[in-house]
Amino acid sequence: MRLIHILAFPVLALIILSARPAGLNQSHNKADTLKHHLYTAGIGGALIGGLYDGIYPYGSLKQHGNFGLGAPALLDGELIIFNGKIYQTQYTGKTFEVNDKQLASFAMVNYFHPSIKITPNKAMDKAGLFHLLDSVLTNVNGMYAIHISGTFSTLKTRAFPPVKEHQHTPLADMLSLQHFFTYNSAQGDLVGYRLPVFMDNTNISGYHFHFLSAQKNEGGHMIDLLTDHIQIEIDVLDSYNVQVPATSDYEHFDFKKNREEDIKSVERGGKAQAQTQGSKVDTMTVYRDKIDQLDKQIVQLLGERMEAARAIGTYKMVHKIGVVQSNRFNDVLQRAIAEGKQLGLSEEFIKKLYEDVHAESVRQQEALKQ
Ligand SMILES: O=C(O)C(=O)C[C@]1(C(=O)O)C=C[C@@H](O)C=C1
Repeated sequence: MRLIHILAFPVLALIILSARPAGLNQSHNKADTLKHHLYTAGIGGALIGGLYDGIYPYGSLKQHGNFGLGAPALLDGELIIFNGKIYQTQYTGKTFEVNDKQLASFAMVNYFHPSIKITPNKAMDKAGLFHLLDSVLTNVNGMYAIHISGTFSTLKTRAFPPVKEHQHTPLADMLSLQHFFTYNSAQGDLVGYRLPVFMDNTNISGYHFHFLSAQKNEGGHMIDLLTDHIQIEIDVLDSYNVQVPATSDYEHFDFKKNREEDIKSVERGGKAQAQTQGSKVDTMTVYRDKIDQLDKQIVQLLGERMEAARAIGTYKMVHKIGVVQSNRFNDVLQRAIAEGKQLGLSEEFIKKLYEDVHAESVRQQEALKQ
């Protein structure tokens, strides 16, 4: 009895997750019978882990939904499925409708039947938007398909350049290759999901949106935004299934490896973004936080440099060596100018900066004599 139960469970689970009541198929069209059902082609965790091979034709994907997102074969940008059409945004920013015969490496789709509509009355940053959605989507273990349309003061997206055939570098190790796009006064649609933690691996938990401009010529994976006037529609999903890849690479893929951190950093566009998540508000705040941190380091380093200069000053005093050493300073300056050039810093700027730093060194060394 017990043995039968154990063997029967996976089959039962498969039927519950993927089968539709037979009667419904006869009396409803496809979009109705697949109401509130999420179809996933491929495994999100495998994509994050480096399986980028195309596994599923776009034409077949359209049989399972008219709304969704995903990744093209060989990670050639980002996919969005909107109003029954599939668009690809490449790392160059080029956005176009795909050919049905081409393949996705991962995608999730559903027929979009919204039951909740929200019209926010104020502009929101990403954290504010997610906070609003959280206050409405109270089932923390629920699956939600979310459509956000309207205007955005700022919308930042990203897309990856394609990998080579059979290249399996994990996505988190390729974050530096991402191309970012910032669209100001953008109009268009965000298609996405909030999925529960138990779907991490087959899918990707939390919020995940892809963008398509109203002109259908801009898009990408949404990294950050500032809304202007938007409308939100939500479809509360109640089942999902997964089409597993039929490739030999998939057969040997190691799902035991914990990729939780990788998934977070990939979804948020990078590790720095992930760290500031929660407290940050918009793109400007992210970079101001970064500047604050860097400024702290600059002042700290200047303090340490002056400490070294004072130590040299004491040595000079003891050994009766003059404070100003023009040759030495010239060497220091030339090195800084050369390094600055490589980073796009002008000679004039470095010269001004170092003359001030040098003047302070000299002042502090002279002060030791009093
Ligand atoms: O190398 C020295 O002798 C220093 O005292 C340091 C330092 C500097 O700040 O770089 C300061 C004064 C000298 O004129 C040359 C260089």
